[in-house]
Amino acid sequence: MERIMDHLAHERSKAQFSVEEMKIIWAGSLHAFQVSDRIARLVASDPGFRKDNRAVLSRKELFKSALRKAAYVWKRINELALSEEEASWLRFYVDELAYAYIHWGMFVPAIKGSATEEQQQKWLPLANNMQIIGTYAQTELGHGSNVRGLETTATFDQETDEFIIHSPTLTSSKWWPGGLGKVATHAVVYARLITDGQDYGVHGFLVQIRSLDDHFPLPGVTVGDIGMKFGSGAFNSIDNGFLRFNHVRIPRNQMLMKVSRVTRQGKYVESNVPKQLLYGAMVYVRQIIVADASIALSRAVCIATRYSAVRRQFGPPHEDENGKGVETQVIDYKTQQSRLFPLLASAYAFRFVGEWLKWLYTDLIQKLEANDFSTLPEAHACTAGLKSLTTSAAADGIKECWKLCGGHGYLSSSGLPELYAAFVPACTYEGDNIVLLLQVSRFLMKTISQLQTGKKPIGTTAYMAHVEHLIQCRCTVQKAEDWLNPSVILEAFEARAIRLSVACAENLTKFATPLQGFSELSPDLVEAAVAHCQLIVVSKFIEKLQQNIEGNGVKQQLETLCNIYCLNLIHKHLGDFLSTGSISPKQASLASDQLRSRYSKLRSNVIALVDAFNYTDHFLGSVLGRYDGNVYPKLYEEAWKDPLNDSIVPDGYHEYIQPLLKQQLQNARL
Ligand SMILES: CC/C=C\C/C=C\C/C=C\C/C=C\C/C=C\C/C=C\CCC(=O)SCCNC(=O)CCNC(=O)[C@H](O)C(C)(C)COP(=O)(O)OP(=O)(O)OC[C@H]1O[C@@H](n2cnc3c(N)ncnc32)[C@H](O)[C@@H]1OP(=O)(O)O
Ligand SMILES: Cc1cc2nc3c(=O)[nH]c(=O)nc-3n(C[C@H](O)[C@H](O)[C@H](O)COP(=O)(O)OP(=O)(O)OC[C@H]3O[C@@H](n4cnc5c(N)ncnc54)[C@H](O)[C@@H]3O)c2cc1C
Repeated sequence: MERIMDHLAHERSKAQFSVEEMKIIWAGSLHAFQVSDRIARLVASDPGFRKDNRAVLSRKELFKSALRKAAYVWKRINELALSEEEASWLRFYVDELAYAYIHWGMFVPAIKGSATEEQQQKWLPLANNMQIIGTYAQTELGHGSNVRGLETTATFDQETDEFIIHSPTLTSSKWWPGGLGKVATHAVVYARLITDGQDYGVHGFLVQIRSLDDHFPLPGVTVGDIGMKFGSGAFNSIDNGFLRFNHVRIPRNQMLMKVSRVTRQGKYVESNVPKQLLYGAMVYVRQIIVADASIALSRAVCIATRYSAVRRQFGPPHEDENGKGVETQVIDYKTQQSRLFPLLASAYAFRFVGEWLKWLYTDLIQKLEANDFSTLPEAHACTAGLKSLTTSAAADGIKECWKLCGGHGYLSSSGLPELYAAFVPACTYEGDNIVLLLQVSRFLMKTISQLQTGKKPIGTTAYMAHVEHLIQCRCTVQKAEDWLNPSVILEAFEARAIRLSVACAENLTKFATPLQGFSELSPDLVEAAVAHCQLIVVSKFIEKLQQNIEGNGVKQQLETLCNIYCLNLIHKHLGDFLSTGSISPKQASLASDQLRSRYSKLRSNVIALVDAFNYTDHFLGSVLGRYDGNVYPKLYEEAWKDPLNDSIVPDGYHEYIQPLLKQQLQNARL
C-alpha cells in the first residue's frame, strides 16, 4: 500500500512546472480558481452531497435523491448567501443531473433572450426565486432536429384574447424536455403560431402545466416521464418528459414577444430583431456545452492518467526509487502514451477554445443589446460547430480512457461508465452533431460565395481572405523540428480547411439545384466543417500561447500540449492533409516523428498536468483516479460495499441454486 502511494508522489516530484500556476491558467483567472476551489471543497466535505451510492439506487430512489440534493443545494445557496457565480459552482460540483440544469440553463435564458422587458419583469423574479420551476419544451416525438417541422399549435382566439395550445397528433407530443416529467410547473413551449387562419411558424410561449397548489397537471395537460435512459445512474436522475395539450388556453401576453408579437386584434407584427433570436437559448447552451466537454474529458483523462501511473504490467523489471524490482508502469508504454496524451492535450485545447467562445458569446450579447446583429451568423456557426466537435471528441475520449484502464475501467467504481453514459447524449442534445456541422458548412459555403462579391471575411473565417495563397501554398517543413513552428502548423490547417471547402463549393455547382448538391455532398460538407472547426481550436490554442503566461515552466508545458494536439490531428486526418496537398508524405512522416518526441517530453509532467485540473476526489468519483493513488485497497473496500456482499449466501440460493445442485447430484447418483 505504501509503495502505491509513493508512486504518485514520485510522479509529482518529477514535474517541470508550477502546478499551482497551471491551476490558475486552467481555471481562467486567480479569482475563478479561488472561488471554484472553495466551493469544490465545501461540496466534498458535506455528507449531504454524497454520491458514491448512485450506481446501486433504483430509478425512483435515484430520482428522489436528486430532488433532495437539488432542494439542499437551494437551501445552502440561501443559507450561505452565495453569489450567482458561487451558486453555479455549487450546482456544478454537486454533479447530480436534476431539473435545476434545465431551469437555470434553458428556461431562464429563453425568457431572457426572447421575452420583452415587461414580460421579463414579471417572470424572471418568479423563476429566480424558484417560485416556479421551468423547462424548455421544444423537441417533439416526431421532430427534434427539424425545428421548423414542429407540430404543436398556438392558435390566437381574438374573442378571449388567448392562445389555444394544442397537440394535434401523437407525433406533436413534446418529448425529452428535462425536468418536465415530474417536476416542472411551467414550460417555454415552442409551437406554430396561427392567427387569422395563417401559420407564422414556430414561436415560444410560456405555459403553466402544473398547479402550484397540489402539483397536479392543469386541465388539458397530459404529462409524464419518458422512461429509463442508457446506463445506470447518469441521466436517470432527471425526469425527461412527455407533454400533450388538449386546447389549453393561455393569455396572449404569454407569447414571448421580443422577436414578434400578436396584437389584441390578432395582427402579427415583426420587430427589427432577427427571427433567429428565438433560437438564442440554444446558442447560449451550446457554448456552455463546449466548456462542459473539456470538463468531462479532463475528468476521464485525470482518472486514466493517474491509474496508468499506478498500474504495472510485464517487465523488464525496473528498480523503483527504493531499489526494489518492479514491473513497468503502463503509462510508459508508447501505445498507452499515444492514446492518452492526445486526450490530455485535447482537454486543455477545449478548455481554451471554450474560454474564447464564452468571450465571443458575451461580445454577441453586448452587440445584440446595441441592436447590432452582424456577428450572429458567426456566433451560431462557432457555437454549433465547436459544440459538435468537442462533444464528439470528448465522448470518444471518455470511452478510450475507460479502455485505457483495462478491466477495472469497466467497474462502476472507476467512475468512467457513468461519466460516459452521462456525457454521450451531449452529442445529440442541443442539436445532433451532424446536423450542427451541416449548419457550419452552410455558413462556410455562403462565406466562400461572398468572396467573389468582394465581401471581406471576418472573425474565424478571416483566413479565407487569403484563398489564392492558401490554395497553392506548399508546406515548408524539412525536418521534424520545423513542425514546432506555430505558423507552419497554422498554415497547414488553414490550407487543408480552405481546400476542402473550396472543393465542396466547386462540386456544388455541378448539381441542378443547391438543395440537391447539399444533399449529395453532405458527407464532404461535414468533413469541411470539421476541418474548419479544428482550425479554430488550433488557432485559439496558439493564440493562448501568445498571451502573457506566468509561472515556472507553465508556458513550455502548454506549448508541448499544443504541439501534441495539432500533430495528433494531422496524424489522424492524414488523408485530408495529403489528398489536399497541404503537406507531403515525407512531411507527414516528420510530423509523426515529432509527435513521438513530444510524448517523451511530456511524460514526466502528466500527473502534475492532471493535478492542475484541481478536481477533488469527491468530484472525480473514481477509485482509480484517487489523488493518493491508493487504488487496490480501495477497490477491495468498494467491492465489499456492493449490496450483493451484504449476505454470504445470496438471495435466491434456496430457490434457484440449491434445488439445481441437488437435482444434478441426484441425477449423477442415479
Ligand atoms: C449549473 C447548471 C446551469 C446550467 C446548465 C446549463 C446547460 C447545460 C450545460 C451543460 C450540460 C450539462 C448537462 C446537460 C443537461 C441537460 C441537457 C441540456 C440541454 C438539452 C436541451 C435541448 O436539447 S433543447 C432542444 C435543442 N434542439 C436543437 O438543438 C434542435 C437543432 N435544430 C436547429 O437548431 C435548427 O432546426 C436548425 C439550425 C438545424 C435548422 O433550422 P431552420 O430549418 O429553422 O433553419 P435554417 O436551416 O433554414 O436556417 C435559417 C437561418 O437561421 C440560421 N440559424 C439557425 N439556427 C440558428 C441559431 N441558433 N442562431 C442563429 N442563427 C441560426 C441558419 O444558419 C440560417 O441562416 P442563413 O443565413 O443560412 O439563412
Ligand atoms: C438527454 C437528452 C436531453 C434532452 N433534453 C431536451 C430538452 O430539455 N428540451 C428539448 O426540447 N429537447 C431535449 N432533448 C432533445 C434533443 O434536443 C434532440 O434529441 C436533438 O435535437 C436531436 O433531435 P432528434 O432526436 O430528432 O434526432 P433526429 O433528427 O431524428 O436524428 C436521427 C438521425 O438523423 C440524422 N439527421 C437528422 N436530420 C438530418 C439532416 N438534415 N441531414 C443529415 N442527417 C440528419 C441525425 O444525424 C441522426 O443520425 C434532449 C435529448 C436528450 C438525448
